Amino acid sequence: MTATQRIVLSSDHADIELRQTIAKHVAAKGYEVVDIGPMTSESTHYPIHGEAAAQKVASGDCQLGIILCGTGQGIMMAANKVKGIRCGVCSDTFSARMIRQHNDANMLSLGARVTGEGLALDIVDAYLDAEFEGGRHATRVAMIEPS
Ligand SMILES: O=C(CO)[C@H](O)[C@H](O)COP(=O)(O)O
Repeated sequence: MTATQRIVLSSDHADIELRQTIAKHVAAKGYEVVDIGPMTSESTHYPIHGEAAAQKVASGDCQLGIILCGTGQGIMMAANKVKGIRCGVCSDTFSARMIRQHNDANMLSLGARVTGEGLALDIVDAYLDAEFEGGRHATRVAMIEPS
């Protein structure tokens, strides 16, 4: 990481504690964390939170985002509806590294009912520590953008 980067965090009700653990972990790595909640585990709707986090990244207010729901899938789908967002769900460190190196993913999604805390933090590290490789991957990433 060169300059301080702002990372937005959000989730639904399935993963408040894991999100807060990730927030502390990411802050300890030197990132500025923008945790947009929710702050209670009252049942809510993941599309609201996925879109809200994605808007923070798409607007440039935050450079990266980490979002969670039970599986990571629904909130990832919601985030990817926002123009400019490339979000992948990861439950292994290899994929987490590759979505940054090859896909220039600006958001990472995790499934709190799938991935335990220790692995989740390793996945976050793999994602944040990787860098986009550009080159042929930049050509392909440009092809993802809606016209
Ligand atoms: O994983 C999810 C979406 O992909 C949600 O977290 C999950 O569907 C929430 O379920 P429930 O309302 O039963 O807690």
